[in-house]
Amino acid sequence: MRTAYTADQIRAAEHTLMATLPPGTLMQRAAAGLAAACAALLGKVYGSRVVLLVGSGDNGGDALWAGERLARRGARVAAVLAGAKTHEAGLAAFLRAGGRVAERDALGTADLVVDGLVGIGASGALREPYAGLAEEANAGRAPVVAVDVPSGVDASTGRVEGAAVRARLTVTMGALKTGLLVDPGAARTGRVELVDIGLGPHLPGPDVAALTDGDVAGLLPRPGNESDKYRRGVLGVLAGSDLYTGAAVLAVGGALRAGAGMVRYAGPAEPVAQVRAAWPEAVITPLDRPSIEDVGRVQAWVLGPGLGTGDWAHELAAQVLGTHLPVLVDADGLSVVAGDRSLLRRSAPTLITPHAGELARLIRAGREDIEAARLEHARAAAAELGVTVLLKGSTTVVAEESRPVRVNPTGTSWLATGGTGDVLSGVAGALLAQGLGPYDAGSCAAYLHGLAGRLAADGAPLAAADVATAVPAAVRALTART
Ligand SMILES: NC(=O)C1=CN([C@@H]2O[C@H](COP(=O)(O)OP(=O)(O)OC[C@H]3O[C@@H](n4cnc5c(N)ncnc54)[C@H](OP(=O)(O)O)[C@@H]3O)[C@@H](O)[C@H]2O)[C@@H](O)CC1
Ligand SMILES: [K+]
Repeated sequence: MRTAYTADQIRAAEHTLMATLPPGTLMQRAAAGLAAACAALLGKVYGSRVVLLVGSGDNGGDALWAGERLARRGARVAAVLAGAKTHEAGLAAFLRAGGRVAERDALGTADLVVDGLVGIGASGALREPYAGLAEEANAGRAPVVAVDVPSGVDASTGRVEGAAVRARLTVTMGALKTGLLVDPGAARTGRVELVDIGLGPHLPGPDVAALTDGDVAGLLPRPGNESDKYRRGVLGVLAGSDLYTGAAVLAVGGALRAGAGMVRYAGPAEPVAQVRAAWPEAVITPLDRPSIEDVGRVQAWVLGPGLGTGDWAHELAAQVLGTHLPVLVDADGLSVVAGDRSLLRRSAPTLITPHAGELARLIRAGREDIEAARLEHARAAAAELGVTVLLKGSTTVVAEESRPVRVNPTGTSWLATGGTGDVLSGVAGALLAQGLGPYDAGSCAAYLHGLAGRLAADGAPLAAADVATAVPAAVRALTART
C-alpha cells in the first residue's frame, strides 16, 4: 500500500522528529536524496548546467543545499532567487561551493531545472514572480525536478489554482503527499521518488492510500476446492432498457470476467435478447413488470446502467435497496436516488459509482467544484449519504467514512469512452458478490478496470467491450508481478 499525508500531518511528524536531531539534519538528508536524484537524471554531473528556482522558504533551502552538492561535483549551478528572502545557510554554502546567483534568463541554457519555489508551506495560487518562473520552466527544453511537490500543486489536496510546475521527476521528502496522488496535481508530478528522512515512525494514519499489485492480488477472492458457482458469489444485474441495451450487455460482461460464480440478469425484452445473445453464461429473467421477485437468490446487486429514470427504475431501486444485500448503484440508478435520497438509508453495504456530474446532482454541488476538489467532495458525499463513494474520473477515488480515501493509480485516458463505466459496475458488483466490502470491492474494481484499460488500449483507442475482455489478463498480469 502506498500511503500519503496532508501538509499538516507531515509538518507535525517533522516537528516530533526534528526535536530529536541536531538542527539542519533533516534538510541535509533531503538535500542528499535530491542531489542524488538530479545526478541520476543528468547522467553526467561534471560540466552540466543546473538552474535552481529558489523560493523564500525551506523548499528553496533544499534546492540550495542540493545545488551545493552538485556544484561540488563539478556542475555549473545557478540559482534564481524568487523570494524577498532566501534560506541563509543554504545560500552561503551554495556560494562557497562555487554556485552563482543568476537572472531568470539562465533558464534558457539549463540542462536541468530544480523547482524549489514552494513546498508544503505554500498557500493558494502561485504569486509572481513564482508563477512566471514556473511557466518559463515548463516551456523550456530542460527537464524539471520538483522538490517535495511541483510548485503550484496544493500538497494536501492536489488542487491547482493557477500556474504550476510540470515536473519530469518529483523528489518528495519523508512521505508521499496527498496532492501527488490526486489529479490535477498528480498529472504534474512525473515520476515520484521518495527520500527517506526518518519520518516513518512519527507519521499518523494516512490521509489517502493507493493500492499496489500485491495488495489487489491479496484482496481478490480466489476459488478454492470447495467452491461451486453459488458459493463463489451470485450477482444480480438490473440494467438496460428497451432504449439502452448496451449498458446491460457491458455490465454483465464485466461481472462475468471478474469472477462472479454466476450472473443473473433481469430486464425488459430488448436488453434480455441482447444479453442472451452476448452472454449465454448469464441466467436470465425477463421482466414484464418491475419486480425482483422471480430473479432467484443473489449475494449482491448492480442497479442502474441504462435502466432509465421513470417509475420502472424507481420501483426496482426501492425493492433492491430495501433488501439486506450489498448494492452497487450506478448511472440512471444514481439519478433515481438523487430524486429520492431516502432510498439510500439502509444498513446493508451500498457502493455508489458516480462521475462528477452524477455526484453533483446527488449532493447538490457544482460539477466544476467537484472536478477541482475530487477528494474533498467524495469524502463529504460518503459522510453525508452514509455510503461508499467511488468517484470516477481522471483519478478515481473511493471514499468511506473513517477510512483513508483510496486513490486509484491505474488507468489510461483511452478509458474515457462510452460504456466503460458499465463494465466497471459489473466488475465491482462481481467483487461485492464474492464477499468483498464496498471499500475493497470499489478500489480493487477501479484498479483492475484501469489495468484492463491499459492492456486493452496498448496505446490505441479501445471500446468498452475490450475492457471487459481484458479483465482476466489484468488479473493474470498483477498476479504474475507479485
Ligand atoms: N520542516 C522540515 O523539517 C523539513 C522541510 N523540508 C522542506 O521544507 C519545505 C517546507 O518549507 P517551508 O515551511 O519553509 O515552506 P515552503 O514550502 O518553502 O514555502 C513557504 C514560503 O513560500 C511563500 N509562499 C507561500 N505561498 C505562496 C504562493 N502561493 N506564491 C508564492 N509564494 C508563496 C511564503 O513566503 P513569503 O511570500 O511569505 O515570503 C512562504 O513563507 C518542504 O516542502 C520541504 O521541501 C525538507 O527539507 C525536510 C525537512
Ligand atoms: K517545489
